[in-house]
Amino acid sequence: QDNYASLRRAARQSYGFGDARYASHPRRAAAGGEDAPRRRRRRRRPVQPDDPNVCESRSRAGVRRRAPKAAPLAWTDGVPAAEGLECVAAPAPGGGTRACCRATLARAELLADEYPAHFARIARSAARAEGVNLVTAATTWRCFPSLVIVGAQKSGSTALAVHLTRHPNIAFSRDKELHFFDKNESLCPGPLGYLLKFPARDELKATAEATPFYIASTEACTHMAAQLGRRATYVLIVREPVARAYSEYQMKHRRVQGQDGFEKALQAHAGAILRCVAEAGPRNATRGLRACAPSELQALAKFPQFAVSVGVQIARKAKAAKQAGGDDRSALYEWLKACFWVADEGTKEPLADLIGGGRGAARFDATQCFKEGTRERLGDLEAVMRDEVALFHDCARTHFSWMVPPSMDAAADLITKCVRVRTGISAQYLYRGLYAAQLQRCLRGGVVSSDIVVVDQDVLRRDPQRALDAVAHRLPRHTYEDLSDASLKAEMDRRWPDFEKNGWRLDAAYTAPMPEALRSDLARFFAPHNELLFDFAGRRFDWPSR
Ligand SMILES: Nc1ncnc2c1ncn2[C@@H]1O[C@H](COP(=O)(O)OS(=O)(=O)O)[C@@H](OP(=O)(O)O)[C@H]1O
Repeated sequence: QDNYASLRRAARQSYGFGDARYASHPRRAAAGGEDAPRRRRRRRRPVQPDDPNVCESRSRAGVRRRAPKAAPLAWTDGVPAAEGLECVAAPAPGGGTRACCRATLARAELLADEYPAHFARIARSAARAEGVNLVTAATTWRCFPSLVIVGAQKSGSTALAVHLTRHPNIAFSRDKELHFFDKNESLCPGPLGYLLKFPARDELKATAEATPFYIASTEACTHMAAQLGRRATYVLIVREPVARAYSEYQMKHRRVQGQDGFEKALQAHAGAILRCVAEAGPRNATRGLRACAPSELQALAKFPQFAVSVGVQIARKAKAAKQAGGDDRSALYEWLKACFWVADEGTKEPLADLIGGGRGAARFDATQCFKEGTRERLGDLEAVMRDEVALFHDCARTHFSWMVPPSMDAAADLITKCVRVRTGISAQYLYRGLYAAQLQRCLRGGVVSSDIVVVDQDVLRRDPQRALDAVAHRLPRHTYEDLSDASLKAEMDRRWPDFEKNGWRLDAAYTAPMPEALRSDLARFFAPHNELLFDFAGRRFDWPSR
């Protein structure tokens, strides 16, 4: 505790931002600065660890989340129902019916009282967009999607989605990539959070979303078939699979570079991070960082995750210290001591000296203290791609009587046996291009083939109106005024301004080609799988087979 007190004193004396700077945090300032009496937090009902009515999860930064469990949407004799929701089967624009639902008032009030953090997380963005409070947002009628872009990653799904946002009969979800059906969130905590991602019900508009991971996921089609069933069009936009694999690799390359950049920024601003955390104290590390970290650091995509992660690490240490009879200030001091050191001497300097300008610059140990920042690695292009080909060949040799799958069923068996699907932008560069296999698994999940529309990315590039007509074939035809790349980019920046953070690009336009020998070997690997896709689609795409 003494150590911590002197550290905090030093932070105030040497940098003078203490009260004034921290009080500038809007909520603190409104309450009259740091000396204002703290509002007591309402004590929540303790939840038993294995409570069968509660969904427990952790955010990527490790924050524990609790939400009440609710059964998924289910249809009985054409009538939709979901726990905690009032639902009706409503006519869908373009024909058929769709489920439109809203939270019951009792459910919304339960969420507001017992699960305020969860409720704010799921309803805040709808409430803000519509200028209403959380309960009103939750009790507003919204409809399940009639059009879902299910894949494939890196095949033009963003361009397709952005174009469709301009269709007068389509209401797109507020964010791209909702990942509702691929996570078990569709089962727990149920559909209210998903519905809240869509605008309020409009009789004339079909709701739509795009999560390109759905087709690669092992479970999404099963969940979609059960919850949306024949009431949706499932759009699969595909790209020549070698180009797709290379695009994913390039994307990962940008992300890893971005992570290296973030680590460098952490080093450059280590002194400031140390001071912000020390000044904020053991219970406010995340808030303190958000309020006082330098703006260049805050502008980086990983900053929010970093700020939360620091708060969580300190809270965990504080909890352990409390259990051992210690106090949270010494826990914070221990965390700071473990995570920072003086650069030029490599010795452990007293932290108060560091704060005061000491003998060297502060350094932050990102490997120890922010593992999320150092997690991803990128293998050599040639090695990762050839390893994946070998994996499929070895697996086919071991488990099947064929080396090249003779049918879509066999291809689906191949991925079921040989692939443990990973989420996100992964190192599964070839798997994601085995479209026929993924489609067949989707059919096994209960989606009906006539509800699937396959579009070639090339067509979207060359003749976007034709591709868009095919995708929205159930809706009244719309002639788009401007389908140029420039207007596409402008619309995306307006709608999803954060989309291009963290390595994502609408159109990366990199110029380094894939080595020709590798490209041709991969094209040969994909050729039989492409033939299965062409059979399914009833037409050929102009993709090289060698
Ligand atoms: N107008 C238009 N028409 C067709 N295709 C286009 C268009 N604009 C962009 N692109 C291509 O989209 C690729 C990115 O695909 P996704 O948006 O599906 O990527 S992601 O999965 O959301 O990350 C992206 O791939 P890369 O350039 O390789 O990154 C582009 O090739």
